[in-house]
Amino acid sequence: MMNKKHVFIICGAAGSGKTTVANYLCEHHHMHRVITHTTRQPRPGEQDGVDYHFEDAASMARLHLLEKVTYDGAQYGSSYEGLQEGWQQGQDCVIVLDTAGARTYHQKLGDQAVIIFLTVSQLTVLAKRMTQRGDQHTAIESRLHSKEYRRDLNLPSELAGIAHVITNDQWAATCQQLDQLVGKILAAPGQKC
Ligand SMILES: Nc1ncnc2c1ncn2[C@@H]1O[C@H](COP(=O)(O)OP(=O)(O)OP(=O)(O)O)[C@@H](O)[C@H]1O
Ligand SMILES: Nc1nc2c(ncn2[C@@H]2O[C@H](COP(=O)(O)O)[C@@H](O)[C@H]2O)c(=O)[nH]1
Repeated sequence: MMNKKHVFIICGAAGSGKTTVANYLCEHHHMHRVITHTTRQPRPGEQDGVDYHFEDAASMARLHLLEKVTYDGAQYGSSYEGLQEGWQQGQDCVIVLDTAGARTYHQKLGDQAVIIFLTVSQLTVLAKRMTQRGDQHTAIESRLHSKEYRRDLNLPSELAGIAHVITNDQWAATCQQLDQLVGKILAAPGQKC
């Protein structure tokens, strides 16, 4: 019998550091990054199969997805197979989702889904980080005016008391909190499968 594996779900506001946190968990905690699918255009430097599986509307419609959302006019979705790839190799998984996706994973997977909600103390920092990342001005404006951006500034009430909230202001402090959280979750008496 092996310990039941987890999926760490990173959600929160655009620019709050979700991808950065996911990369940290892969590098420092040997997690498997689940690559999701999207119809949005790649950002400078983003690679197909590494950052996302980039799709068009027709290829997206053919996928068998665990959940699918629309965010700022583009479609995004993730598959159960993505999780299995990691779990079959004995790894915990990490996936970056919006809060609607995080709610769905909580409903479908219960406490196998460990939800981390990222926020920052000063919301003005978010647009600055997107600019520093190299996003185009028009893409940032569209993002900031989307209803999904505004929604994901706050933890959904359904995830209150369930999600682990981390204020990602200082990267060193965030790493410390991540290390503590991962240690606690993975040391807990495992449910057997
Ligand atoms: N604690 C931090 N302090 C300063 N900069 C940070 C911090 N965390 C992340 N960043 C930087 O902020 C930018 C946005 O981070 P990242 O791409 O991880 O955000 P995101 O939440 O995945 O964004 P989006 O939802 O828009 O894709 C990146 O350039 C990243 O290097
Ligand atoms: N519910 C899902 N949300 C997803 C998925 N893949 C990414 N995302 C989230 O979408 C927004 C926008 O992403 P961006 O890369 O364009 O900034 C962000 O909150 C991501 O976390 C998915 O498969 N399902």
